[in-house]
Amino acid sequence: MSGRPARQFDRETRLRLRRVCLGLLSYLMFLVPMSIAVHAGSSTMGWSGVAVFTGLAVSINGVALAAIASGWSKRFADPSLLVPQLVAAMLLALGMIHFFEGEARSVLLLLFVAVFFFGLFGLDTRRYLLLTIGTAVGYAGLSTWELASAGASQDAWLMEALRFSALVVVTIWMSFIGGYFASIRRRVATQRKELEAANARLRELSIRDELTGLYNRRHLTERLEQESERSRRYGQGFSVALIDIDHFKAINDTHGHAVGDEVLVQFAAILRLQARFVDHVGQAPERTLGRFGGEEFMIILPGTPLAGARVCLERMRAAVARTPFETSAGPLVATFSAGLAEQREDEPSQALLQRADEALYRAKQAGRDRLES
Ligand SMILES: Nc1nc2c(ncn2[C@@H]2O[C@H](COP(=O)(O)OP(=O)(O)OP(=O)(O)O)[C@@H](O)[C@H]2O)c(=O)[nH]1
Repeated sequence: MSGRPARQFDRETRLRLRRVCLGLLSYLMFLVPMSIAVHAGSSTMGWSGVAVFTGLAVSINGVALAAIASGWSKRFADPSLLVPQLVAAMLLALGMIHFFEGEARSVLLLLFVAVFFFGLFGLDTRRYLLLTIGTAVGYAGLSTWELASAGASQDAWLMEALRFSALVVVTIWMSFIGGYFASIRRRVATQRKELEAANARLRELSIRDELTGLYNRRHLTERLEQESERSRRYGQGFSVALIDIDHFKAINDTHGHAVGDEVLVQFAAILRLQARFVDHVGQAPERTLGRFGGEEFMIILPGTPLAGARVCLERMRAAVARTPFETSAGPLVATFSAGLAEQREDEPSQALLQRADEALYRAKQAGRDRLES
């Protein structure tokens, strides 16, 4: 099949479009009582008036649909265009009411109630009350003009006053109830956002090492597994290195555990800084650095062969060796040894890790402060 792919709308836009369609449906439903009234002779609008009403309703909704679907409405504070749609509906209802008399007019006041119900999608109490004032002023103005120009009887004025007061009472009540719903909806939305933020924070905490802020062992193991899978699937190799501070026990024993912690934190900061360094031109896949446990760290270098990993680790080794750790016991110098391994085709991650560990052991045996692979 050819042709352009169907346009994908985001969740919010789909919701807004659905609401406009609902609005159009409610306009069209009003065609039923209107047509009955016209048929019964209770309206002066005639069938041409019904056609004009239908045309206007379809046009209002068509414009709203186009503005929302094209994304144009997103430039406004109210991208659902709820207020303009309600104002248009209110004006249309006022225009309609003008053509109805007597009992039919009373019944068609329900048009306004329907418009107010539509406001439940997003109006707060203040906007609802403004809509109430607009409706009341509009209706009072229209009726006064009609009655005065027809030289109506006192009874007719009283009947209109009855309709007007009922309309105002109902719309004021709807304003408060609608506003209440709006506040509940806002609260739920805020709570959902807070919950999402808390969840994101928990997720982040669950993959971090508390002391150094680097990734923890669980995340490293997961990432190693993912990298293995990716390498199997796309044939893109990667390397891994285990990094272990030399004679760390001596630092602890001589200066205390707290000073050992200070060294671990600063050691992690140096590794983090060096891990970000880009060794070659082009976008290197992001490296994953973490604390594997105790004074042992791990770095996963995606898309990096052994030679590239060596360059990175050598830069780290030199940086650690030349940077004294500023601790509460004074400046301390430390070195590290590292074992490197490049993933072999179809090699399970555990076997790769085992080879890196053996290389680390050899580095320690060979005198420390060195890399082995
Ligand atoms: N301060 C501190 N020490 C830790 C922490 N985790 C592990 N250690 C210490 O790290 C030391 C590791 O000692 P060893 O495994 O003997 O290794 P090493 O002294 O570094 O010697 P080599 O690795 O052979 O060079 C132990 O003293 C542990 O108590 C920690 O979170 N904080």
